[in-house]
Amino acid sequence: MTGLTRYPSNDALASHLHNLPDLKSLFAADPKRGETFSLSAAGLTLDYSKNHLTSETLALFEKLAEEAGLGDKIQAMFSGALINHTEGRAVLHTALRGSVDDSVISEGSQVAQEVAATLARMARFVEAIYSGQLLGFTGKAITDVVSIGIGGSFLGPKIVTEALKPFWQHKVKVHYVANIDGAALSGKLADLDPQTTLFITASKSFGTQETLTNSESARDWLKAAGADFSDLAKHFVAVTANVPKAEAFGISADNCFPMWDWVGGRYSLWSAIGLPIALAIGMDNFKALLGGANAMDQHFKTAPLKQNMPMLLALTGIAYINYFGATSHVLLPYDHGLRALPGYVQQLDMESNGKSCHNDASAIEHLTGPVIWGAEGTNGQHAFHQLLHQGKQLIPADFILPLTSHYPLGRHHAMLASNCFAQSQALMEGKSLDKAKQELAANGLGEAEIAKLAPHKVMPGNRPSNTLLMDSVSPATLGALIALYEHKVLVQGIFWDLNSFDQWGVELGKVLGNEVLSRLEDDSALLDLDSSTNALIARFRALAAKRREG
Ligand SMILES: O=P(O)(O)OC[C@H]1O[C@H](O)[C@H](O)[C@@H](O)[C@@H]1O
Repeated sequence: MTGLTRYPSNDALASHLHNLPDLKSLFAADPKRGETFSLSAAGLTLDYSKNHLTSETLALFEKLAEEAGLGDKIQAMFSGALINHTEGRAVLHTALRGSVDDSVISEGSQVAQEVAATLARMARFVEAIYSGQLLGFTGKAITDVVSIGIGGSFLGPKIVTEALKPFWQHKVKVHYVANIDGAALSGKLADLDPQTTLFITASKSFGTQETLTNSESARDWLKAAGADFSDLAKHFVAVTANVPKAEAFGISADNCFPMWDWVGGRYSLWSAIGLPIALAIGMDNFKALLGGANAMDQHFKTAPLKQNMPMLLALTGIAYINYFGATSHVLLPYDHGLRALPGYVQQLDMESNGKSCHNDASAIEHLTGPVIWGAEGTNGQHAFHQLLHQGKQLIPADFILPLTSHYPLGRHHAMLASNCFAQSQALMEGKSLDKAKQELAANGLGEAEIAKLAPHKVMPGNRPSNTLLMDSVSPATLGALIALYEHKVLVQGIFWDLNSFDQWGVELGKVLGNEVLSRLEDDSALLDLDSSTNALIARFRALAAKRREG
């Protein structure tokens, strides 16, 4: 079965896509192709001309969008409908950056007021830290803030903080700890002073094993340094939707910043989960980040499909996934600050659209969310680009490049940019057998050698990519970039008719993890799991027992 057979225009789209000329021919036929298939919005420019498409493809995409009810379904999100129906929740992360339909506010919901109040509270907290007003248990000013969180309560804040290093205010140092591996927290604490360190427990549920355990160990570290229970208020705040659990841990309600069930974890960097970002870059820059995302929201809501950046990214992706069997998509930020972006989009996309069940509970019979991966350029060129150029799989790529650098250094940025542009060109053009032969002949090789070597130097080309440009990485352009990927994921989920906003697959791992833990920590617990897991547990227990003995 090819494509998305539920839609009447599927067959026309499938046959159209499979009969398109190759990319080189498309470029040869239209000298203006690069311009025609480029657009700018919210401080970003997308060149999508190196994709397998023509204006007829866009018209077919439009038909498919009508058949999928795309417009209404997007509207449903912005208007606060319970589109996360398996959890009975609205999806309103866009409200955190002021993009919400009037109906959401006028229907009596307090969404907008709560968002504004939380932003004001964040601003007061940032100011209190910056001014040295917040003191630790021995009366010294707070110098370091460690955000303890994982998944959506970590990846977004971490990548934004890293990417916006040129905007750091240097009033307080911001750190992140996510992994349950003791190396993460121990490594961090080794360099910090308990008297001047404040922890943010960032957990929507306040029930995530890693975050709670790391927070408990941080609390023990403070106690070991002489802090007593009442001192904890000076060293711990939480961002959570579960205040009673935070209180049970020892963080008073006064020290809890709110989260809401209408914000999914992987969409939460715009909320108080972004507090460490605000501490690093200052509140004005944090608001500029929200502003950039808002600009992308407005573009997404209003631009027609043919000029709509998230929709075009989504639909070209669907063409490769559902009509050509692509199972992965690579993100190639040519910017050292954006090096963690692929990891961020990995959670955003794979946790949202890694699903096998349609909204009506029927089984999905086509591919859904791809594997998202990637690394910063040019590093990746010396690692995995070989497979992009000559491997057997179709892997669409997004190249991302700021046109200027915050770190002007000789010819570095021109070299970075030239590599970025040359890679997408090489993927598209490839190298023919004739060309490979000519090059070898020009190097003086004989016919027999040329015949042996030339096929190894052939690059099929015709490999698609998008190029995303911005003038520079700034709070506003980064906000727009992240919102762009959020909306791409939403649109793909709508075409696949799945719920992009739950994550039941993650839950299973958590439950089984606890079942194994109880057997690891109790030598007398029955080993009643499968024989492989039993043997692994037995090995762990045996070494732990040996270590205990001596
Ligand atoms: O913020 P928390 O409730 O601690 O959740 C942290 C993370 O937990 C799970 O792994 C979910 O799959 C993520 O979406 C979530 O972001």
